[in-house]
Parts: sequence; C-alpha cells; structure tokens
Amino acid sequence: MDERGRLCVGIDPHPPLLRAWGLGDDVAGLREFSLRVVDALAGIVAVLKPQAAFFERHGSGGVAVLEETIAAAREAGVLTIVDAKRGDIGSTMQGYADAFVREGSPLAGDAVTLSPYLGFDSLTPAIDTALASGRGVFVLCLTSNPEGAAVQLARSDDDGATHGVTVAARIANAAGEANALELAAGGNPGADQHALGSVGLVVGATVGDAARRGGVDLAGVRGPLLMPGLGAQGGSAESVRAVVGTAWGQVLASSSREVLGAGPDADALRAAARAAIDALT
Ligand SMILES: O=c1ccn([C@@H]2O[C@H](COP(=O)(O)O)[C@@H](O)[C@H]2O)c(=O)[nH]1
Repeated sequence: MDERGRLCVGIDPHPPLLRAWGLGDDVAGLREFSLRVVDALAGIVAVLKPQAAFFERHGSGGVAVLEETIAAAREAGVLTIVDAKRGDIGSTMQGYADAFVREGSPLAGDAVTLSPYLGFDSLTPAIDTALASGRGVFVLCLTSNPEGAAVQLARSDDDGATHGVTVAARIANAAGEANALELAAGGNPGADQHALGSVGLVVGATVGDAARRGGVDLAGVRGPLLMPGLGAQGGSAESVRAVVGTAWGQVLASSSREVLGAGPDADALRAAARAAIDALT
C-alpha cells in the first residue's frame, strides 16, 4: 500500500461482465477473465480480491481457477484477499483456516474475509492459523449493504456490564484486543503507533456515520480496514474519508464492477484502476 496506494480491486466475474468481455459464462471464460485481470493490474494495485462465490458457482472447475488465480497473483507480486466470508463453530473453523490461510494450501491468499456471526471467538482457529503463517483476516464489522445495519448496529442488553454496546463495536473491540496482543508479542507494545496487526475489519465505503453511531472505534482496532463499496454501490474516496475519520492510515478501499467494467482492454483497466488510486491519494 505504501508503494501502490490504497486500492484493492475485486475479481468478481459476474455473468454480465463475462459476456461484456466477449467470454462465455463457463470455466474457460472465468479463467480467461481472471488471469487477464491479474495480468493487467498486478503491477499497479496493492491488492486483488477474488470473490469466491463467482468461482464456486462453476463447481470444481471454478475452484481450480480460483487456485490458479491466487497462484498467478502471487507469482506476479500482488497481494490477494480471498473474499470467502467464512464462519462456523470453532472445530469446523479450523477446516476453513486450513483451506484459506494455512501455508501451502492452494486456496490461501494473503488474507481471507470472515463472518463473526457465530461469535468473534469462534474465529480463533482462523486467526491463529493466519498469524502462524504470516497471513491476515478481515472480519465483517459494518458491511456496505443497507441491510447490514439492522444486525450490526443492534445493541445487546444481555448483561449489565455491556448493556447497550452494538454488535459492530463488540467485533471491533475484539479485533483490537487481538491486534494489541499480536503487536505486543512482536516486541512493539505501542511504541510505533502506526504499526497494524493482522486482524482487519470489513467496513463499507457506503456506511456514512455508522461507526460513530455504533460506538465503533476504528482507529483503536489498530488493524487494516477493507472498505468495499466504491463505485457500483455508490461509495467514493470522499465517502471513505467520511466513514473512517482519523483512521485513514488503515484504509484499503475496494472496487470490483466499476474497474472491471472498463475492460477487457488492459490499458483501459489500468486507467480505471489508476484513477481510483489517485482519488484515494
Ligand atoms: O460489506 C461488504 C463486504 C464485501 N463486499 C464484496 O465486495 C465486492 C464489491 O463489489 P462491487 O462490484 O465493487 O460492488 C463484492 O465481491 C462483495 O461481495 C461488499 O460489497 N460489501
């Protein structure tokens, strides 16, 4: 990010995009699309984010393309976040951890997105496995879709001590605690205020003042903020700034359809990505 800026481009091979690129909605089209995106953008963006759903919908052949895409990105020197949004009871979570963040797994990028709906602590196997293999996780906190707030900004009143704390704030606080432990274990218990831990949050570029309303201390998380929603969902560099306030140094904003829609021409893809990077600078 220091070298290339704050943009992540999602690899979301929607059927209409495949068609617009002159490709079939099949495994061959998926492969061509994904490898062209890696080839065009690997040298200029900080991170690529393949959306697992659009690979899985093609069955085992699609999953093989996801593996090939992750390997191609690694070979080309760009980080990947596999957007899989996994979450389950702890014992099953270890299976997801082995798939998505374990060293040597063909489905492991540099980080994976996780859903904390079964409780933040159910994610421990994935967080531990990620840390052990030099990878990271991004936990859903304030998602970009309008339906998310009903759950994420709900306030719990299940015990007197935490009465009125939002779900999102609990997630953010737990991520902050994990990062504080990691940073302290690394011999940096707060001396470098800019150091970030490996447990990031997903915070939509579209959520406006939800962090303030939900009592979510984004700067206090001391982890990266993956911010989808640029472009097609209405988010912009300005809306990102409004969402994060003083946590700007943690931002990795993400766009899929808006950048991908500029293709299939590689120069046009690169120009769209550069424009987004510049806007975020
Ligand atoms: O809160 C969230 C979490 C994940 N996403 C994912 O990001 C991309 C957005 O695609 P666009 O084409 O830029 O809208 C997509 O893969 C989502 O599943 C999100 O949008 N919001």
